[in-house]
Amino acid sequence: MSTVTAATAGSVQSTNTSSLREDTMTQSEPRLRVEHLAKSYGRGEQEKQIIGDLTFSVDQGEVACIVGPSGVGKTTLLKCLAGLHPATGGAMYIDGKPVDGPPAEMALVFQDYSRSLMPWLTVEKNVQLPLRHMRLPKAEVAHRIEDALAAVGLSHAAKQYPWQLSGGMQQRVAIARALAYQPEVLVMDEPFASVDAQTRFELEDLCLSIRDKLGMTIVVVTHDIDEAVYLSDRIVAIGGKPAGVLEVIDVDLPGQRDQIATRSLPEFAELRSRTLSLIRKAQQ
Ligand SMILES: Nc1ncnc2c1ncn2[C@@H]1O[C@H](COP(=O)(O)OP(=O)(O)OP(=O)(O)O)[C@@H](O)[C@H]1O
Repeated sequence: MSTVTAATAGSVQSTNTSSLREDTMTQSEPRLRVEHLAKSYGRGEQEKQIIGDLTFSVDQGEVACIVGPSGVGKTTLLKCLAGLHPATGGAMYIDGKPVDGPPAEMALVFQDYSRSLMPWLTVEKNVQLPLRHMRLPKAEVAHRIEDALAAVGLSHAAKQYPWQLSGGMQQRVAIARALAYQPEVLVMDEPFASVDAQTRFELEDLCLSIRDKLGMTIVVVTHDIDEAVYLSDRIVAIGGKPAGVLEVIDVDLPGQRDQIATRSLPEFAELRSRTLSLIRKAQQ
């Protein structure tokens, strides 16, 4: 059983083997549990409490979207989850284990792929970056890179440089780099905000297919309510100053998600209205 932790340029963390997953998971324990999380910035008179009390959980293989008004603390929440900022209260657990630093089981993808990819490295070398500290056999590294690029449909671009690719392709590289780590939990902050609408749909479907194929648990912060409904098994709507959970909405849409059919469902419209009114109310 190998367990590896590595922080890399591009802020990707993680991984371990599937046997570890089976060993440590109990059936009733959610993959990710957040309990009474609180976060303040600054000290003394300068202290500003951003997150007051957040409690929610995400099961293995679920996609959960975090939504809420601008500035409410969504990115702050992700940074706490990823161990990049220490929480000032409460606790987080992955498979029941308390998180007290960057979790080895987690990989991160940020919105700004142009800053997270190394322009002087080829696509395959960028994907390899987070594996550097893992002391994996060469063949395993090659295998992981190949699999990750195949998963995002970029096998043909392995030898190209990021600047030779479109924005959507670059974000696929960032996702491939996270996948090469084989994380249990993939956390993404506004991952599709910088691409055009059509590419955004493609990347949303990529996200769902990764979950279906790899059984990964995925947490996404998004401003786009339609995207949240389309992607989610549950939506965690947060609001208030300091922020708390407004509601956790179970998204039980029928059938396989499809960009046209799913978005045309009356249930989709209902979920969108419900989520939007929660956020509107929180903004008032
Ligand atoms: N490192 C920091 N130090 C002090 N304050 C911070 C820090 N990071 C964020 N904040 C403040 O915390 C609040 C929440 O910011 P955060 O980026 O988490 O919100 P958000 O919901 O992700 O916003 P948006 O939707 O606009 O991206 C803001 O008032 C911000 O100014």
